[in-house]
Amino acid sequence: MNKSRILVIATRNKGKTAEIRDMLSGFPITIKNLDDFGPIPEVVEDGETFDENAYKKSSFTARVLGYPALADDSGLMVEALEGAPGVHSARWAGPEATDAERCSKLLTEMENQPNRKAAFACVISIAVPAGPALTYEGRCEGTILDAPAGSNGFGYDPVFFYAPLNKTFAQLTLAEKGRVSHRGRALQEVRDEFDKIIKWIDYQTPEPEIVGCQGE
Ligand SMILES: O=P(O)(O)OP(=O)(O)OP(=O)(O)OC[C@H]1O[C@@H](n2cnc3c(O)ncnc32)[C@H](O)[C@@H]1O
Ligand SMILES: [Mg+2]
Repeated sequence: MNKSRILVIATRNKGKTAEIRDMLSGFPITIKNLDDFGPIPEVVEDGETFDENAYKKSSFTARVLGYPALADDSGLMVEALEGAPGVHSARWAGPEATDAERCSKLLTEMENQPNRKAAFACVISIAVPAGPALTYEGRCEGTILDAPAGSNGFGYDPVFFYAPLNKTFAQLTLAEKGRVSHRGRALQEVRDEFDKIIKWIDYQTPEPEIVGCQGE
């Protein structure tokens, strides 16, 4: 198989992996997870923006594994917390925190806070081993509840209320979340541009020249 038809999902988050796989199923590519390869070092996510961190993850993975890689950097921005936890959404409640601990810290910080407005943001970066990358973005507005509801999804989903569907993200199915979420919107652009992306990957990933042996 042409090496460029493999796409590695460069995330260690199982919730993200499931959502990305669901949105890209049906396209003529072989999707691999990081678990399909031997151990590789973790990327230090010390960028100041989602773009920077998404590119760090996609380009590092593509370079180390030798296949095109798709990374997602995302987070929750809460208006009353001046945009926190933002790019620090994963580590905000401590490096080893569980999703329940992240939600619980958010609810504590938001106690007695009348302004509940928040938004999820997602940047998807698709990089080739040589370095260049394409970027796609998505955003979704909602509000922070004062208690969790629902058990689907991951991260802050149980406390993120999406008014148009009158549910939290954790009360939506994978497909329902994919139609409206920040990640779903970014991945919809990837789907819309799929053919263009494959052509770009092929262009950026030249096949080694075949040297013929003649006359022997
Ligand atoms: O870096 P990778 O390996 O992809 O996995 P991660 O979980 O560390 O991911 P990020 O660095 O992008 O951190 C984003 C955090 O923001 C939260 N988050 C992002 N998207 C979310 C979603 O769709 N629903 C709920 N929480 C989300 C969740 O806590 C994530 O851990
Ligand atoms: Mg991370």
